[in-house]
Amino acid sequence: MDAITALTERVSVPKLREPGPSAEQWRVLLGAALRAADHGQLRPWRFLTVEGDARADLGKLYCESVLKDTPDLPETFQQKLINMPLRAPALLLVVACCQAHSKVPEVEQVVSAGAAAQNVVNAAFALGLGAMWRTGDMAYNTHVLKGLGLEEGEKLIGYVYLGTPAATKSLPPMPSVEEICQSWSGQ
Ligand SMILES: Cc1cc2nc3c(=O)[nH]c(=O)nc-3n(C[C@H](O)[C@H](O)[C@H](O)COP(=O)(O)O)c2cc1C
Repeated sequence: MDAITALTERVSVPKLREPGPSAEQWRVLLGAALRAADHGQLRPWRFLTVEGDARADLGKLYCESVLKDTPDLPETFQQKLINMPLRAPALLLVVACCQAHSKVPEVEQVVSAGAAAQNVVNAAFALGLGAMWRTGDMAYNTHVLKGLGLEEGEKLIGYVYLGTPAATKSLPPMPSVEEICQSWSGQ
């Protein structure tokens, strides 16, 4: 698939099945992440892969985290949390590692991590893989972030679910380019 087609026709794929990315495909996905725009070349991101049995451990971490605040959480909700990471054969966690910098404010570093995540979903589409960028409470829960080994100040930008598309998805309705872009012709 050519690059422009991937960029203009990419869709997220919520229903994913085995197999997940091959070793070669992981290299391409992470290579794409590394090409995110990066002011000052701070490399304000890092990544964690979660595959196989580690997904179940992540689900247990989710459940444990919610039980800390809600000890009487009904069994069905517990199971839902445990099963969350099993929605795809592989997950890529995108972490923003911001540092104090005189010329590059934190927001630019977070945006760079977001660009890395977007490069991953674009590259996945170009490879014929399915991908879905998700966050939700489990991306912000401090117990989960600690369990994942995030350091103070690091932010989880998202869980990119990856696998083989289990169903095709068509492009959603989109605004016209005229709606989203106007020419500014001076004051
Ligand atoms: C930062 C971020 C977090 C997101 N979190 C979720 C999420 O938790 N659940 C969800 O269904 N979609 C989430 N999305 C949206 C999907 O990734 C996807 O973009 C959306 O379903 C639209 O589909 P499309 O990418 O095919 O247009 C998130 C997107 C971004 C950028």
